[in-house]
Amino acid sequence: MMMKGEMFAQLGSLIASVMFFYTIFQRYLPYDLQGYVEKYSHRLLGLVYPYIQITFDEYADDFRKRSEVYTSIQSYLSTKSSTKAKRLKAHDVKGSSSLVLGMADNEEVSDEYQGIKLWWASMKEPPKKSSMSFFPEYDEKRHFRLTFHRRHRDVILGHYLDHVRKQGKEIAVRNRQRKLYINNTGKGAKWSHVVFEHPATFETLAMDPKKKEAIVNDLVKFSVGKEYYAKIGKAWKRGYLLFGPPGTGKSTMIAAMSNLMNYDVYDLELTAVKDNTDLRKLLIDITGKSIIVIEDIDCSLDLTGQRMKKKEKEEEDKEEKDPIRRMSEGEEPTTSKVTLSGLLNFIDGIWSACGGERLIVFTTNYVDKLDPALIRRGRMDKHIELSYCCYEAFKVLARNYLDLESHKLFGSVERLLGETNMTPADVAENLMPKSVFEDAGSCLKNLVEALEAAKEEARIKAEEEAKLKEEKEKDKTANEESIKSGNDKVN
Ligand SMILES: Nc1ncnc2c1ncn2[C@@H]1O[C@H](COP(=O)(O)OP(=O)(O)OP(=O)(O)O)[C@@H](O)[C@H]1O
Ligand SMILES: [Mg+2]
Repeated sequence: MMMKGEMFAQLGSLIASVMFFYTIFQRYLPYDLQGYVEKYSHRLLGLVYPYIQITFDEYADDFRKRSEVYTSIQSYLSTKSSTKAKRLKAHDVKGSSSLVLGMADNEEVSDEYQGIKLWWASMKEPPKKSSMSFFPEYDEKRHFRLTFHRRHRDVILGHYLDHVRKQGKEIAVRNRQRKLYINNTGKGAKWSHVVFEHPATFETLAMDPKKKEAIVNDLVKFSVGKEYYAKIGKAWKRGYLLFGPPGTGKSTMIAAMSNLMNYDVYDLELTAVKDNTDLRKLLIDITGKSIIVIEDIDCSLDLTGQRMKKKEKEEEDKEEKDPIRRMSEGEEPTTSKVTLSGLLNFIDGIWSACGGERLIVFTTNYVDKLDPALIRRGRMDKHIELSYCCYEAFKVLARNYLDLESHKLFGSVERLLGETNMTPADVAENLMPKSVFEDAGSCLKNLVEALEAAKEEARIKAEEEAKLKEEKEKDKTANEESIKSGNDKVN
């Protein structure tokens, strides 16, 4: 059966042929008549064929570069065609996480926008047989053809095409494969990437549910806040400081953030950045929709601004005088000269203003060690403490690891978690079955035992510390008394 758009197209091409012959014939008409005939012939064409067609070629003039508009339309139509088209084509697109379904060649789907009906057709022209080409794939010309009634011209050209491009881009971002970028590859100021596939989500993250909800809301609000950020004149970025003891879920939360937001992750190793200039170079390469992570920020640099101790500096100077050795080792200097002000510039978005939608996340075990300038609000907008496992967090882990909502041992776990500190990482480790024969009850029993052992250990440690303190006090008093009695003798 002929497609509707195809029917319009054939009618159009018939009329176009008539017009073509007419144009040739027109040349033989007297000059005065030509203008009149042209004017009325176009009117006549308009009466017979009220539809407008626009074509979007896959390759523009530069045959190597695929047209961005074509790609956006393809993504946009992938959602329409999977439900409406009868013939589909499945293909894996570079950088996409799953198979992408699209319209097969010479297939048509209809679309509706503000009550206006339009038709999209995917057209393929066969390669020209006469020509020989080094790039035969470019000879197969494809284009999308949009057909709509001319009375909707303004809406289609003014709004609909923009809508298609925007939606298409969003769909492409949703389908793309996320990446984890790292900079400590010894290749200078360059990012290398691997596919980012971390299963952590906010659902599986064990923490106080209210706190978790607040973080998720904050992230969602950020992701839709483009206009708001533009209105208040701020770069579209947000800083999160995650702090807490090791094994409380800081890195896990970053993975959950990436999965929630569909952002790439740039894991920035500051010690591998030579200087502020390289930091800026790295920053310029970071795309939008990304999370820039600096893990263990307290260990990354001495962020007091006077980073290099004198001795280290002398050693480095010595090394600099030995370029041959350095060249033979073929490596970058290992000591980073990134300064606190360089890092502050980085965060403030002076260099990141060119792209939007970025999260900057710092993690640390020792929040007190950090320079206050680095973590003040505005730079690190939200400070999130991840702490020892509470009962609510345990319930999430029990659900994740054992598929348990309740159990008679839950009461003991609740009591023990109130009496002793255990990180979610340790709780999770204890909940993992040690063999295929271990059931949920015995895993919980393991956890109770581990908690009791941890409680006992903490009690012994506290006792020892108290004893040590007491002995120190005793020594101090004895010292003071002996000094005093010595002084008395002298007097
Ligand atoms: N809150 C949590 N929810 C779920 N799993 C957790 C949580 N915290 C820790 N884990 C588990 O423990 C492991 C270690 O956690 P993670 O690496 O996130 O800790 P961290 O806070 O980043 O530690 P560090 O300070 O040493 O970097 C994770 O792989 C995860 O399985
Ligand atoms: Mg970590």
